[in-house]
Amino acid sequence: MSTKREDYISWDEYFMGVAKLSASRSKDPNTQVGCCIVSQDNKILSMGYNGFPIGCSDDMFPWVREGEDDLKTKYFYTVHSELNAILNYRGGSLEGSKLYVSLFPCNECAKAIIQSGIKEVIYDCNKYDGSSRVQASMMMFDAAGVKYHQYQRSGRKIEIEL
Ligand SMILES: Nc1nc(=O)n([C@H]2C[C@H](O)[C@@H](COP(=O)(O)O)O2)cc1CO
Ligand SMILES: [Zn+2]
Repeated sequence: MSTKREDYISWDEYFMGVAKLSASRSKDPNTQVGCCIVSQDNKILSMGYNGFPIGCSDDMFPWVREGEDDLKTKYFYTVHSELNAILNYRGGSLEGSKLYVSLFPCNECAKAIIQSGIKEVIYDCNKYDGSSRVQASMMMFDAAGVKYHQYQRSGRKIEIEL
C-alpha cells in the first residue's frame, strides 16, 4: 500500500516557484521578473532574472525609470529575465520547450522566444496588458503558433528558511 506524501507541489507550482525565486535576485527597485525554461518532459533547462549585462555594474549603471536623459534610465541597459534565461542556456536547442515567467513577455523577448523554438509561455502577472508591446507580443505569438496562458495561482504559500 502506498504511503506517498500528498501535499507535494504541482509541476506548475514548482516551475513558477523557481521563476519567482529567480526574480528575487533582481536589483531592479520597481519590477523584479524571473523566468524558468522547462523541457517537454518537465526538466528545468534554464533560469533568468532581469539585470544588467555582465560587466555592467549594478552600482554604476542607473536603475531609475525616468530622467531628462534617456541614457540615465535603466531601459537601455536591462536584459529581461526571459532573454537572460534563453542566453543562459548552454545545452543546445530549446525547441519545443515551455517558458514560465512572472510577467508577460515584451515584444523583444517574444521575438527571442519564437526564434529559439519555445512553444508555450506560462505567465503570472500581466501588469502592462493593453500596452502596444504586449499586443505586439500576442500578435507574434499567435502568428508563430506559440501558445500562452496565465498561470492559475493555487494560493499556496511557501516559506523557505535560508
Ligand atoms: N516581461 C518582462 N521581463 C522583464 O525582465 N522586464 C524587466 C525590465 C525592467 O528591468 C523591468 C520593468 O521595469 P518597469 O518599467 O516596470 O519599472 O522588468 C520587463 C518585462 C515586461 O515586459
Ligand atoms: Zn522583454
